[in-house]
Amino acid sequence: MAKKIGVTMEVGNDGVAVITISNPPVNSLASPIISGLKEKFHAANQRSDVKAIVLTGNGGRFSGGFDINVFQQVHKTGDISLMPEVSIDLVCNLMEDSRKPLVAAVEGLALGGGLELAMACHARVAAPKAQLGLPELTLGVIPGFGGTQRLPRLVGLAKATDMILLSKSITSEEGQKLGLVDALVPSGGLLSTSRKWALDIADGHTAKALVHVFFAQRATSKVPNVTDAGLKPRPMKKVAVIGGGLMGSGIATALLLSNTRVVLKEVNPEYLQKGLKSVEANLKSLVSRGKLTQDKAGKALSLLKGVLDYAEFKDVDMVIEAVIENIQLKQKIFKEIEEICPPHCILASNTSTIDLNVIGEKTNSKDSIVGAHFFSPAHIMTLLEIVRTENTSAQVILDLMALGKAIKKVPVVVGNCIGFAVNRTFFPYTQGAHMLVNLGVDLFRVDSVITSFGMPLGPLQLGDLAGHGIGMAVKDIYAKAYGDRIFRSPLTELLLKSGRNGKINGRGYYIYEKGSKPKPDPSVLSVVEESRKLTNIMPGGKPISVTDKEIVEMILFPVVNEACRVLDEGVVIRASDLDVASVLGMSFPSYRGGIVFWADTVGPKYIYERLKRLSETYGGFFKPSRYLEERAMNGMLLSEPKASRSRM
Ligand SMILES: CCCCCCCCCCCCC/C=C/C(=O)SCCNC(=O)CCNC(=O)[C@H](O)C(C)(C)COP(=O)(O)OP(=O)(O)OC[C@H]1O[C@@H](n2cnc3c(N)ncnc32)[C@H](O)[C@@H]1OP(=O)(O)O
Repeated sequence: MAKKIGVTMEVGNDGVAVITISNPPVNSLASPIISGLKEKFHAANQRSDVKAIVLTGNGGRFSGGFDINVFQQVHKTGDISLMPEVSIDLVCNLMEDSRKPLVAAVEGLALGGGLELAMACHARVAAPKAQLGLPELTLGVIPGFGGTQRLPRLVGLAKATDMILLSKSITSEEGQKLGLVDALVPSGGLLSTSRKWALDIADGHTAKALVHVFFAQRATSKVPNVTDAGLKPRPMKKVAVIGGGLMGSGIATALLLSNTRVVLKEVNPEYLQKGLKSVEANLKSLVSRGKLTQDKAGKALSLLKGVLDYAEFKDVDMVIEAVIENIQLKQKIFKEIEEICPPHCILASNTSTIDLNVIGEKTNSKDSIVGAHFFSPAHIMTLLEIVRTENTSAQVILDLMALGKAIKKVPVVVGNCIGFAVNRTFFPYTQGAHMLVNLGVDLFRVDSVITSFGMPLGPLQLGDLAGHGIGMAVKDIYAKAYGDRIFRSPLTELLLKSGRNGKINGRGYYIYEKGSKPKPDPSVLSVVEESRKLTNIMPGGKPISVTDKEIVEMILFPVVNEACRVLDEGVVIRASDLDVASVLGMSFPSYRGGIVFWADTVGPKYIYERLKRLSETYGGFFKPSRYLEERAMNGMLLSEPKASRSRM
């Protein structure tokens, strides 16, 4: 059968024109293809029903490059006019300067002119293991479709030089790491993802998301009945930090960097020395990274005083308690400091989970009690969750907001519940991953898919970093508070039993060695197998088969679901506060706008339907919240304000 050579264009109901190169077996860019591309790109830009364009190749290959036969004809005839004009008219005017976004959907291979066409597009979505290269020099010509200019801008000069001068190809996986490929998706999802990318660019989503985060961050400084009540923040000249561990020393460092005098209290000389050394190490590391001058570090350190009792607490303006998550200990400390400290002193806890009313139970000055929830490392992460109880005074909130800004944090005022806003919203993040692993999905794949989505760490590696001991400590607190939607996984307990505390002792799901990247630890798979036997949730004892998209949905949709409950209960003043908290506290990708903004781009109705189906299969962990159902059914966005105001 004669091979079908040509370029086709199909415009979908979504307004995306898919332009396909067909020239078996490698979709080489013969003259008819070049002229066909020019015609179709021109048409796509003219048509009012086309919002965006996807360029792809037929038969599982993007394009093997310019048609080498033409070179042969030119050699034979000496007729250079056989060479079609490609660089300016096609690659620059019609593609790169296209008024409509153009995304290349690359599968199999994109070589020579094929890769050069893909680089003239505004984004590249690729299937795994595609071969990408500019092998023109092997034919005695240069990458004449602009590759010598575009490749260095995408992957850097050194790598581009290597690829061009040595005609070295790379895979799409390496291309993603280098920035040549914007998204890596299974072949099955290549076109749909490319269409979505093209529409997102057309709708300015990426820009929209970042602009949203910009204004959302500024909106956090507006707290009704606090910042509009005519109050003035009181200066915090001297602050005491109780507990010199990872968090306490980080908080002390952040305070010192804003020229605040700090008293650091520990229970014994050994712990105190350790805490003081940690502060010193934090400052030294900032100096070594060029973030702080040596003399500023010295000045900061001069403001620090280590103590073993409360004698220095008589004139402090604020106490920030940062001891272990033990309720009795915290209650004891709050009772003691209330007796010692001056009446105006703010009594703050850095607890990440415990109800503040419980912590302050044995005190009388409830209006001075507030949560100052920092995120680790406290001197680096910018989010400061200010947790208010129904008794916390407006003045105390305003003072802590002002201090937060002074120490270069972004204060977000949230309500008092287990996990407050961020940790509560994201507790399903780890649980969803545990469920997938217990359902037989490879744990390292789960982390890889979630980092491809844009999170800095996958949920399992995050567990390693936080330490599995902490995971165990808070597990029961969440189970007690949100038991109806908790997935009970034995994995954390089994890890600890096998001596895997996480990065803290060099082993968790990954192996952590100084000076090298974390490496997946295959020996952890025996622990995973034990967990799977205990939970026994694999259907018919067999691992489930899920796409990468389903992995993202099974982990992040329950997070969105919990965010809906946080919105519904008025734990945050506005939805955009939760976007800011998710970006700054959990490093949710800012180019996706934050957890609620992203959910609205995916669509509440789609999320609701997916969760409903998942809950029918896997139970209450996925059960859609009332808020999500209501919004989905009424075609409302999750970010639309509730009729009734927040509870704060
Ligand atoms: C000299 C002229 C002077 C002009 C001066 C102007 C200078 C400015 C330059 C202007 C243009 C430059 C810009 C762009 C240049 C290019 O793109 S050059 C081509 C770059 N591409 C390649 O080098 C790829 C070469 N091909 C391969 O590496 C492999 O074929 C493959 C694509 C990886 C596939 O391998 P495999 O699956 O093993 O199949 P093969 O058996 O190798 O090939 C299958 C058939 O396909 C034919 N073919 C392959 N590539 C091309 C191609 N680019 N053009 C035409 N035909 C191609 C191959 O010959 C096989 O054919 P059959 O034997 O008939 O089956």
